[in-house]
Amino acid sequence: MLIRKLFRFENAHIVRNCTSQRCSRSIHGHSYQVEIILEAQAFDQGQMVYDFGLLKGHIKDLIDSFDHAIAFWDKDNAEYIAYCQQFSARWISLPVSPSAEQFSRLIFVLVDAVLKQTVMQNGEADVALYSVIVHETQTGYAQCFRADVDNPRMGLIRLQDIIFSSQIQQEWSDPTLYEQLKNGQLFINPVVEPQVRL
Ligand SMILES: Nc1nc2c(c(=O)[nH]1)N=C([C@H](O)[C@H](O)COP(=O)(O)OP(=O)(O)OP(=O)(O)O)CN2
Repeated sequence: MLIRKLFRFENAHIVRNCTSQRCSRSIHGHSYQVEIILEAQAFDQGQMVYDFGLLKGHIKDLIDSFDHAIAFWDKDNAEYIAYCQQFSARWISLPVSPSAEQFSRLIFVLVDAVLKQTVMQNGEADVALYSVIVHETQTGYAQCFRADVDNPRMGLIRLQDIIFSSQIQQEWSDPTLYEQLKNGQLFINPVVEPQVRL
């Protein structure tokens, strides 16, 4: 079974080298919608694939990092990058260009890492990230599957190559979140005391 949780953020970028001139030569923004799709073959004690509420912790924080921020490719013009960092407190440096396609891969990498490092405590089964869909506009979206993340022809995305500005990190519920994620630390979900015993 699949479940889906929707997140939103407003982000600014330039996507270099694309055919659309407005996209590649001018800073512009989008109201992104992100669909996180999880799968499992069985339910937890609450008869859910994974409680939607549990996605509103570290996963929400990481996706919200992109909100009211400027995202740039770390290969972009050095002067442009310096201006982004000087005039926007919230910026994210990316190892790939901020196209909808790459956003879907980046968010897949981030959410997948959190889930893999989460100790689930409510009898969850084989919960796994199935896909990430990033809607850049009302008419265009990109959808990433696991095979796309592992595809070197689409570029390598490593956690250590995604850099969040200090302002973004300070706004997380735990400013050390990304260090913990990169270090492989475990995130422990709350224990649930069942009200109905079978
Ligand atoms: N495959 C992709 N194509 C384009 C991307 C992208 O990320 N992946 N991005 C852009 C631009 O960011 C652009 O702003 C969005 O393009 P477009 O859909 O053409 O935007 P419109 O607002 O003109 O959309 P309409 O709904 O058609 O008015 C370009 N291409």
